[in-house]
This record gives sequence, structure tokens and C-alpha cells, in this order.
Amino acid sequence: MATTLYDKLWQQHLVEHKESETPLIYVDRHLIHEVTSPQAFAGLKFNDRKLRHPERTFATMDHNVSTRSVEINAAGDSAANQLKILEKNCIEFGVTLFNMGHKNQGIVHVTGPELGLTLPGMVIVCGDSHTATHGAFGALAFGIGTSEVEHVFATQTLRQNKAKSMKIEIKGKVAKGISAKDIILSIIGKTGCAGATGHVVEYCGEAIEALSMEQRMTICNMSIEFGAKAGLIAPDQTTFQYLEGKEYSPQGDNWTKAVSDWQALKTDDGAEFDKVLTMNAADIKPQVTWGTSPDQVTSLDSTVPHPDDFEDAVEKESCANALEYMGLKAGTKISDIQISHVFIGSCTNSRIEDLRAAATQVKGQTVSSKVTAIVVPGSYRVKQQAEQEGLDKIFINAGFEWRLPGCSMCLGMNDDILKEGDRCASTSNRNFEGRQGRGSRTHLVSPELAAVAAITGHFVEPAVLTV
Ligand SMILES: CC(C)[C@H](C(=O)O)[C@@H](O)C(=O)O
Ligand code: SF4
Repeated sequence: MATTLYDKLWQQHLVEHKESETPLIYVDRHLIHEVTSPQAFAGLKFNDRKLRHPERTFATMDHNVSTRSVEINAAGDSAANQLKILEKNCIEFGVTLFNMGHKNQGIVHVTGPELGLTLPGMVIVCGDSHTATHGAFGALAFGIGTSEVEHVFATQTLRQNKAKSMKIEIKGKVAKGISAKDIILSIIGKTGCAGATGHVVEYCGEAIEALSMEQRMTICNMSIEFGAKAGLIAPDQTTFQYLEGKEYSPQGDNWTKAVSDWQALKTDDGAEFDKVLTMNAADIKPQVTWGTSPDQVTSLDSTVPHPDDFEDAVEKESCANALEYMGLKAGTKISDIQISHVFIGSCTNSRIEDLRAAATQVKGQTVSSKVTAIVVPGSYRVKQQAEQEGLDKIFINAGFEWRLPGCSMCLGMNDDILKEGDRCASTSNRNFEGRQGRGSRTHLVSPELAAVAAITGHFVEPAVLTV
């Protein structure tokens, strides 16, 4: 029978499925950070248990860290407390930790892939909703809750029901200057924020195959923002090239053997999906969110919608609420919205290609006097690479702040917080009320659009430039 990539990954990891019981699956890689691990470790201690496979778990510090200093106390007492607990737990339970300032430290969804901890064919879990990012490598990757983190610690397995499958095919090529962020925001705009609830989504088609690994990660990262359990892209030469030689990738004969196994990780012709969405790449334009949910998005050449543009009563009301929170008037041109802040960073868009794309727009220009702009590389490796290429200088000379890696302004858990009424062009993945600080307003965009917004103070179509 023709099967999907998801079916194959599921089958390969199914440990046991007894009737009337939730299936049990094996977990190859467990990634942890300071926010969702403390209670799970506490549970282990309480029950006097150890980690079943400490060598399969890797920890990093990301959400609570300050991006101004490597000092563990720099983001305040409660942040420091969580970071110190993670450090203590990792020592006690024998887990490798990428501690403050470690060369491998960074946002969990940036470091896993760049170190080769994320590999095709794996089941990868993390107590974090954007774990879907790792699906870009053809791994079944999804976020889990704290009690599940404890279960994985103790058993290296997880109880899970199989999800439904959805295929999203993007036909043809995108126009020049259209980024992966524009692709995923247009998908979410089309499906709505619950369009893939209960499904594992496989992205495919010419426009997806043409993407680099960094861009594929941007796509899979936002799968959760339209309800998907996980996002998947079948591994190919682009994937193998990216992974070859990474610190934790298989080496020598093991590498050759692994690549040959990974080549089988694809959906068979004729395999059936529970749901299918097809879009034409040529129709995708630069995207900007105007509301307080990632599906409240439109194209840059458009206007802020009116509640009456929606037929559904719930959508009407959420449009009205969003306009009020965002301080926007229906009919305003998206390109006329004036912003006060720019945040280039987060696990969606803080990888080297994102920084290159932003730097290209910024080179030789000056940040608007009305805008405060920061660039936060996703990891120390990204930071180092960017500095080798001189991207830091481009940003700093233009008036951006060049920060240390971390989740930063993506969410208000550290000292990078916006004030009430601040309006931010952000390359992150969530524009929920208060996400970047109480009363702050977020517009989700690509790195290119964020960069141009920093210079001009509003949303302008980025010039089509090559690095
Ligand atoms: C803090 C963490 C649990 C949370 C998540 O699960 O996604 C965060 O990363 C986020 O993006 O909101
Ligand atoms: S960068 Fe943002 S979305 Fe990603 S893990 Fe950190 S807080 Fe969550």
C-alpha cells in the first residue's frame, strides 16, 4: 500500500499499540530548555528515577536569557533562578547543557538543526510548541507538555495517538523577493488559525523543494500557528548537504549508510492524505499581519480589512477586537502603518540566511530616527558566522543593536520587552495580544520587510537584491 512520509515515520517508531490503549512511540531525540523542564526533573526526583537515555537529551538556555550580557543574573531574579535550576538538573541527571555563552548555545530550534542533533527519520520532542521546526529535515517533531517531558525522561517513549495527514502543495515558482515567511503566512491566511488542527502537514511542490534548509525551517516552524501537530518536508540533497559534517551528524561509513536510509523517507506516489491544499506559488505576495493572530494577515499592497469584510460572526468580532487592540483603522493602507520598533530574530527567522537577507536591505542605509531596531542571532554559531561575514557591521553602522542569542523580544520572558502602544515589525511567529510586552502591537513579517521597515519607518516592498 502506498504510504505517506508520516505513516513511515510513525510505523518505524511504534513500540506497541494494544487495543484500548494509546499507542506508545519511541523518541530518538529530546531537546529541553529552562522553561518547561523544571517540573519534569522535579517529578523524576520525587519518584527517585533517572533518565532512561541521558545521551539522547540536550539542553540549552534560550527563553529567559538576556541578550545584552552572558551574565546569568542579567535578566532578573526569576529568570536567573530558572536558568540555574536547569544547570543544576543537567549536572545531576547527566544531560549535556549548552550553558550561557557556550559555543553551541542558542534558541533550541536553531541549535538542534545546526549541530546535526536533528536528523531525518527521527522522532524529536521538546516541551515547546515550535518543535515542528525540525520537521524541515523529514523528522517527526512536535511539542509536548511538561508531564510528557517527564515521561520521555523516564522511558524515552511517549503515548500518542496518530494524527490525521494533510498535504500542502505549492505549485510552481515564487516571484523574486518572495521569502519562506511570505509562503507560510499566506498558507495560514488561507487556512485560518485552526486549518490543520489534528493533522500532520507535509509541505511539498516545486516552491518547497527550491527552498534552502533555513527557509524550510521557517515554513515548518509556523505549522503550529494553524493548528498542525507537526510539519514535514521530505529530505533531499539540500537536506543532506546541510547536515554533512555537522558536529553530531553521522560520520564516515555511518554517514553513507544514513543517507541511503534517508532517501527512502518520502511519500509514495498515490498515497492518500486526509486533507489536501494546493496553492500557486506565483500568487504569493509579501505578507504583513494586521491583527492579533497569525491568520489575520494580508499582502503588503493591500489595506487593513473592515469587520464587515468577514461573513462569519466570530471572524467579524475578532477583526473588530484586533483593530481596536492594534490601534488600526479599517481601510488604512498596510504601507502607511508607521512602526516604532523592529525585531529581527526568533526561531522563525534568526538563522544566517535570514540575517543575510536583512543585511542586504540595510547595507549603507540608516535606521529611521523614529525606530528602535534590534537584531538577535538565533545562536552563537549564527552570530559568529554573521560576524565573519561582516553582517554585524552592516547592522551596527546602520543604527541597529547587535545582540547576543536568545528568544529575546519574541515573547516577554526576558528583559527585551516593548511598552504599551509600541508597534513592532517582527520576524517572529506570534502576534498575540501582549506577546512582546503588555499593550504592545506586533506585525509579523519577513526579515527583508522588517529590515526595510527599520530604515523607512513603515512597510515598503524590499528591493530584489542578492547577497
Ligand atoms: C515558553 C514555551 C513553553 C513557549 C512554547 O511552547 O511555545 C514559547 O516558546 C512560545 O513560543 O510561546
Ligand atoms: S524564539 Fe519565540 S517562538 Fe521560538 S522558542 Fe523562543 S519564545 Fe518560542
